[in-house]
Amino acid sequence: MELRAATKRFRTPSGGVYTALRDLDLTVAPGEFCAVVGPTGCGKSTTLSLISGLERASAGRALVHGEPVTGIDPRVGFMFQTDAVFPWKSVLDNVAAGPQFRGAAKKEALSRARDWLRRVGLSGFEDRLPHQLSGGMRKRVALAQTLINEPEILLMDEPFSALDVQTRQIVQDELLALWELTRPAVVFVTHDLEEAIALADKVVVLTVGPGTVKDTFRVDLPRPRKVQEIRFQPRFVELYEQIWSSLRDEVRLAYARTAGDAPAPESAPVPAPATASGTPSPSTSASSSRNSSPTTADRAE
Ligand SMILES: Nc1ncnc2c1ncn2[C@@H]1O[C@H](COP(=O)(O)OP(=O)(O)OP(=O)(O)O)[C@@H](O)[C@H]1O
Repeated sequence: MELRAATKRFRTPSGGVYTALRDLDLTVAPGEFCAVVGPTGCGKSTTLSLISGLERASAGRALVHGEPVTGIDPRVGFMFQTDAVFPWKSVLDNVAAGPQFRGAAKKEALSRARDWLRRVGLSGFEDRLPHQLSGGMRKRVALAQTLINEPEILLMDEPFSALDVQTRQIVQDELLALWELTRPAVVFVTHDLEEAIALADKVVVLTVGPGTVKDTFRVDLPRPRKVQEIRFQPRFVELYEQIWSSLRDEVRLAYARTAGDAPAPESAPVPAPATASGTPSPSTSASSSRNSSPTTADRAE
């Protein structure tokens, strides 16, 4: 998939125009796992919307296999921060829904759904309703629900941010194991730099809005990976320091804007990097709040 000089402008409620993305170039090869990080409000979700066809670029192009994206493509799968489940349907019916909507017979869809529930470790929970599962189990349902459609392209928007740290690491490992089975191209948006490095083949840093690519870092850590272990490797720490030094200025700028256009204080939150000494660092969270500063939101470009 490719974004070529993609620009996205939105109309604001006050009638102005807000440029969320400007001249953004991004290429993700078949089977490549790409993580996108950037400060809050820089346009990460908008980037996914352009690739998915949910939004059209105001200028520039979005391409899949060299063809322009003109609408929602059945080869693309999504996973969001919030669960996209039918709350009244059983886990089995939720996972079978995708193939059924795509024309599979009910019997076949149910059989494939049982198979995927086994792969994500949920055999025995087929008859539960989504609210009867833990957060981690619901994420596994979401993985099964998405991967059963065998997407060539998987777009993930902070899919694990609502999970506690331990559960998140387990589900991240499960994602990597499942991704190895079908190897879709992935674009994974996250605020968590450790998560980005642990999962991805490359990490793309976006600038503060209007978002564009600031830097791209290749993650040359070996696979298969165990996310709980890999962050203690010296190379992981080295990558973390390099990427954070690129991201840091953007985070500070975004922080200053949301604080009312004040210059970024030196005390802007700076997460501790992972250490090779065995002390896990807290997750790097640029910020998860929406950029709601009127000075930024209404800025006409
Ligand atoms: N439909 C819309 N109309 C107007 N502005 C929008 C719209 N969607 C997004 N924006 C603005 O575009 C900018 C980028 O939004 P986007 O959600 O892509 O950022 P993000 O990097 O994903 O943010 P976060 O990290 O906080 O999730 C924000 O300033 C947002 O307010």
